[in-house]
Amino acid sequence: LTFNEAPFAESYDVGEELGSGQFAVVYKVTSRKTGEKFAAKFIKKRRYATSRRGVPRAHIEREVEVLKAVGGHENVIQIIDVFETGNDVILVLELVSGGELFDHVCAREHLDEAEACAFIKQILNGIRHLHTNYVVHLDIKPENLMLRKKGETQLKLIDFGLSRHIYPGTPVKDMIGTPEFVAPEVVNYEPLSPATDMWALGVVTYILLSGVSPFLGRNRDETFCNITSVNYHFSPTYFGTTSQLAKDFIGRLFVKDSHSRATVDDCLNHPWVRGPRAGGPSDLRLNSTINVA
Ligand SMILES: Cc1ccnnc1
Repeated sequence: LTFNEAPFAESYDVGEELGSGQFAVVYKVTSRKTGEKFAAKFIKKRRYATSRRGVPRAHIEREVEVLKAVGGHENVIQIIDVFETGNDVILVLELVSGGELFDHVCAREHLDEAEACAFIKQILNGIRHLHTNYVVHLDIKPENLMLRKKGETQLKLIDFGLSRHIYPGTPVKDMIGTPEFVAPEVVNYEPLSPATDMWALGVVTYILLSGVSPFLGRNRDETFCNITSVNYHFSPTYFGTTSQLAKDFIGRLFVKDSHSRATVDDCLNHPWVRGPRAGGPSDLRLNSTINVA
């Protein structure tokens, strides 16, 4: 796979840093031709096979292939162009400048059900687009969910650095992802699947509604033990006012057997998401009436 060899700097002016990870830094950039704003993700290339620094070219090519396959959905980041320099591969991506969903939740401590439900619906639509194209994200977490613009609520799934195509019948095993969000099959090094993303969505939903993380232990091993024993609960402190529907939605995702776990379509049809007036205040009145009675 060859990338654009034209010098990146001839096409774009580099602006402020937007974020950074282990082997990548993302900058806000401006097209010199059109003045349009984009995000440029500089991924450090691995120089030698034995090195632990940088990203192997095959992984970078996979991220580009996946982004090309699934970009273009309103809830998924769009790739615009790819450049290569001696040290980096540069992905030019659609700019999402509204900040991380994570920060939006922290600022509010937790969201009310209607707001959380509206976000979850968008994430489900993005995940449905991935899974329909046999792509699994494998790193769904609030930091990888960004608001397109400040003050707006449109969400985009970003960072496909761990994502890949998974076709039925070709088991993929890998110990990857962020401990707090990984499914039992990741901990047990069993085959990964679209269901692995659905478990992570359950963790995101739990956090949006409560501000706390369901399986987080005092260390990595304790977290993994909580996950493989599906050791979580809805503490009245944080879930006292949460509807039964919302708890049932989460409970359908925290299922150890990945084949029994709710799929993205099951979730989109779940009454908490689909409900007659899901996500509106009237919906909550309906539930509270039932609860009161
Ligand atoms: C961090 C980031 C990634 C992609 N687009 N905009 C911002």
